[in-house]
Parts: sequence; structure tokens; C-alpha cells
Amino acid sequence: MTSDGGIKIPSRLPLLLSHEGVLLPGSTVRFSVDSPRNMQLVSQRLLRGTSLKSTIIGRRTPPPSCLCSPTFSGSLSPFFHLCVCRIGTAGIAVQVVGSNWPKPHYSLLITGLCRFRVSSLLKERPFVLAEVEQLDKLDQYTTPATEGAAAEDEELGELSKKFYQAAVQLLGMLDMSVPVVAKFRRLLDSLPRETLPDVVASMIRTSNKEKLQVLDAVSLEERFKKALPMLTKQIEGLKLLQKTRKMNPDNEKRVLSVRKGGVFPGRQFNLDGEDEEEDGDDAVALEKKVHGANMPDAALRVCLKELKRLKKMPQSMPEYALTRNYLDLMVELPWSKSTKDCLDIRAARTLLDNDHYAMDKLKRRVLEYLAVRQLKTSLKGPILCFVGPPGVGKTSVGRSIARTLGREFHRIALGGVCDQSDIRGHRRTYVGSMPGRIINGLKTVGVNNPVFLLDEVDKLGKSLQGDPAAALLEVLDPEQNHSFTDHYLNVAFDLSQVLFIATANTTATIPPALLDRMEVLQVPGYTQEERVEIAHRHLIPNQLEQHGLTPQQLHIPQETTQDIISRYTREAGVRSLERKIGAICRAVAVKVAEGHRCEGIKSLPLMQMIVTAIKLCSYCATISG
Ligand SMILES: Nc1ncnc2c1ncn2[C@@H]1O[C@H](COP(=O)(O)OP(=O)(O)OP(=O)(O)O)[C@@H](O)[C@H]1O
Repeated sequence: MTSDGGIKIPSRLPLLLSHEGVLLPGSTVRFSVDSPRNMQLVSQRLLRGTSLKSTIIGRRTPPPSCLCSPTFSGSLSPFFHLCVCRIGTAGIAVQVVGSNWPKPHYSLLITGLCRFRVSSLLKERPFVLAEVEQLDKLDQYTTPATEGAAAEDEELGELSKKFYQAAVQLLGMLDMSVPVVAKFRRLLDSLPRETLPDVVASMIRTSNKEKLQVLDAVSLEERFKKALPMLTKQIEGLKLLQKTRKMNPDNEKRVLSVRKGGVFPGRQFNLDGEDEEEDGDDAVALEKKVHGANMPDAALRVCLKELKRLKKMPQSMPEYALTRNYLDLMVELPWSKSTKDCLDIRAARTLLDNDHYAMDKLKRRVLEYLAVRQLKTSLKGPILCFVGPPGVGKTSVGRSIARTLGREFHRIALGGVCDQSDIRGHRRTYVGSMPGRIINGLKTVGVNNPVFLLDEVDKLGKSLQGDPAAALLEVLDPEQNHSFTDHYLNVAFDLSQVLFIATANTTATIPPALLDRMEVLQVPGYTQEERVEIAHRHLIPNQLEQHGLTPQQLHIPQETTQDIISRYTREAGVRSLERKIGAICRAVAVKVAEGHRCEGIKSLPLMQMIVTAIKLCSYCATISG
């Protein structure tokens, strides 16, 4: 990186393009990265690279006109033409923090080094790579202030002197303790004069547009000319504020804020209290939500403690986002929100009969279970586990139970889960930590008494990351689940109101301890006659509706259904049969959309299509595919 021309940045730089914030040389800014291209840049360049060179990236805030362009996050050529001719800042990534919650993203802390101009674009994917020309000298920070000044011509010397004096005047007007002012003064004196416009513009409160103007000013003189009015505006603003304070001493307590964001080579500070106020409002709103969430005392205590920490944290700290996410989840959880059960056994029987044909034994046991629940509301009852071949309606009975009770339904697919953190969540000390599926499910349904269907408990795996079945033991044990503690929450959540139902294809692979906590209800496969009935009562009407057809447009006689079952399906359940009926519906939908009428007579209404055994042959290609 060093040559006779001083320290050099790499000539090929990956570009981080987002509209969030402006990075000026000499300042440190935190950026949140979540667009696909920028994510690729972080994962392929910053996280894989091992050299110092690989931590240097280019940063450019696209002009506002690009932001509304639909190409901004997609294919980007037109907006590129706009950006190519402009100036950016090369920066060094000093910190990369990744998180998966609420969605995958990285947070980058970047320190601006120098300006560059994009000479040409080398590639756009997987991230943007450009050939760049370095515009500022990098060794200016290492050159003592006086040496830099010696080279200045008269006019520039005058300008920089004026700028320095304005910066000192502004510093004197700030409501800060004497040691802090002294520290900033020392910083101001130690900086080479040519870096002052960038450093001061990044510290004072200005719009991104104004900061971009400073960035785009390649000549030092122009940069001073652009930054000086911003500084003067701040001074005028403060003078006005002091005047009003003198007239109204009550406002005396309005203290100007000092923001301790990491700024290179000094620290970033804000020159008015507006932002602080916004943060304050935000914290007050969050505190209100915490008090209004009706959470138990233990959880409330934890939340208030976290809130207190949050208020003291600068927003730029990575932990701020983590704590904020945690508190957001805590207030969103349904600690004491529940739906009222509206159980009527007769209505439940009708509903179960309407939704499912046959399965008499299973329906009888479900009704017994519901009846006992009606008589004894606080039933610490058995967990029902429906065991049977695929497609026999286990999941769908679970859904019907939720409907009969008037409860929310949530399905948790456990097939292939082999990490116990999937159930219990990760501790908050982990990067990308998040709550487990149980807590996530509760957040999704928004009530604390839903019906949770634990689908495919027989397909739980085991790995080095722990045994998820062991974590489920606590969830399903009525003696323990009133104080279920997710690792992410780290406070107990009462799961005793949740109605758990499990499904499995076989009991052979369910861990014995888990099986012991459940009452197994076998759901056998169907006979040919039962399948024909299920098809005509449920599957055909459902498929017609899903494909926008009416019984007047398509009729499948019983013999045809028997034919489909015997010739095209080999299963214990009815899922494959349902798919074949769906295939017939699709083929008929095409004909209906084409306007299938009696040959030539357009005035006649659309004809009903009857799928006879002979016609079935012509659909063979569709349904056996
Ligand atoms: N007795 C029945 N009456 C009405 N529809 C049924 C019946 N049995 C199954 N079905 C229908 O079959 C389809 C498949 O059922 P479901 O998804 O509940 O099967 P499953 O037993 O949970 O299968 P898997 O073990 O693969 O999860 C659903 O559309 C369901 O409505």
C-alpha cells in the first residue's frame, strides 16, 4: 500500500452502496447492511479476506434521485451511470457484527480514509467492484498541523484560518464540561488544517445532502467554502438559542447533547438536542409499552433493567440494536392475552363430522378430550399424539380442534430439527441469537392459549448442538411448562394454557421419554370406499373451489374416482388422490378458460365436463405426471 506517492488504497475497490448516511474521510459511521449485493460484499470480501487490504471498501451514498429508482436494489445499470462519475469515500471496516433477527443483516463500523473517483465499473455481481483513482493523500493525518499549513497559498491559508476560528468559536458555545471542551480543543489543534472541513462536517448536525456537497468538493478550497457556511449556520443557531434562553431562564436546563459515537480521529458530537429528544421519546414510548404489556413481575423487572441500560447506550453501539430487539419482543409477547374458549360439544361434533369423513375412533377420543376440558378448564391433561401414515388427515384434525375451541392455530414443523436451540432459543450472548420456535409461535399468534401442532415429532434429530427432544420434554410436561424458560428471553413464560397436539408417522422413532408424556391415537389408512367418500365429500369440492370451478362446470362420477384410486394412487391416505383431482381440475380449467362450448354454437352456455372412465384416459398424461 505504500509507494513514493504516500500511502495508497487498493486500485480496485468493492463498493458499498446504500442511501443510509454519508461517510466522510476522518469520520467513523455505522451502516446497517441487508440488501443482497451488500450482504455478498460483507460475506465474500470482509469476512473471508485475511489481509488489511481486504478490509478496505468504497462507500458512496447514491444521489437522492437514485433512491426512488426501482433499479436501486435490483439490476442497477442506470443508477450506476449516475454514480460512476461521482466521488466516494474509501473506508476501512473496523467492526462487522452479524445478526439473524429480525432478518439476516450485518452492522458495519467504517472509518473513512480518503476520497476516490470511480474510473470504471469492473463487475456488478455478486457485489459491485470498481477501478478507482485515489483523490486525497492518506498521510495527512500523520503530518503535523503546521507542516500542512506551510504549503497552503495565501487565499487558502486565510480560508483555513477562518474555518479554524469558527470551529473554536463553536466549541466555546457548547454546553459541555470544561475537560470535554479542552479535549475537543486539543483534537482541533492536532488535526492538519486540510482535514478540518471533512471532520467538522461529519460532526456537526447537517443534512446528508450538505455532507455530500463537502464530499464532492475535490479541491481543498472548494471544500472549505462548502463547509464554512454550515459551521456559521450552527453558530448562528446557537447564538439564537442563547438569546432565547436569556429571555426565558426556564429553558436553561435544555442541555445540548454530546453524542459519543466513535469518530476517527476524535469523537462525534451533535450540536443540538433534537436527536436526543427523539431518542428520549422513543424510550418513553417503549417504557409505556413495557408497563402496558401486562407481564409478570420478574419479566417486568428484567425489562426495566434493560430499558435503563438502553437509555444510557449510544445508538451506534451494536448492543443497542440487540437490547432494542429484545425489548420489542418482550412487549409483543402475549403474557396475559388469551382468546375465550367457545366450546360446545354438539357443535364440535358437527364440525369434526363436517370436516372429516370416517376416523370415528379418533373423533370420539377427541370429543372426550374436549368434553373433559369443558368440565375442568384447568385440565393438566395428556398431550394427544396422532400417529398414522402420511395424508390421513392428522394435521387437518388438529386444525379442526382449534376451530371448535375458537383458538388460534399454529403449526411447528419439527421434521429434521436437530438443535435444541430451535426449541429453546439461543442465549443473547451469541451473535445472531433469537428465540426458539415456541416463543416465536406465541409472538406470531399473539395469544397465550393457542393450539400448537407439533408436526412430525418422530423426525426430530440429534446433533452436537443438543437434543431437541429433551427440550420438548419441558415444553410438554404440564408440571413444568408453566415456567418454560427460553434461553433468549431468560425469563419464564407460562405455557400451561397452550394446547399441544403432536403428529407422527410412527412411534418407533419417538424418544421414549417424550412418548411417555403423550397419549397415542392411531389413525389407520382408509379403505377404498372411504377414500371415494372422502373424495366426493371433501376433496373434489375443495379442489373445485381452489381452481375457480363450479360443480356445473366439472363433474367426476364415483366410478371415475374409483378408477383414479385403483389405477393412479397407491397410498394409505388421500393426499395423492387429492393431487390427481387437482390435476384434472387444472386440465378442465384450461378448457373452461378457452370457452368450451357445443361445437360451433357460441350462444349456448358453457357445458358441464363429465370425466368418465374413457375421458380419464385422455387426462392420463396430466394425472400420472
Ligand atoms: N377423513 C378425511 N376427511 C376429509 N379430508 C381428509 C381426511 N383425511 C385426510 N383428508 C385431507 O387430506 C389432506 C392431507 O391431510 P393432512 O395434511 O392432515 O395429512 P397428515 O396425516 O397430517 O399427513 P402428514 O403425516 O404427511 O403430515 C388434507 O387436505 C385433508 O383435509
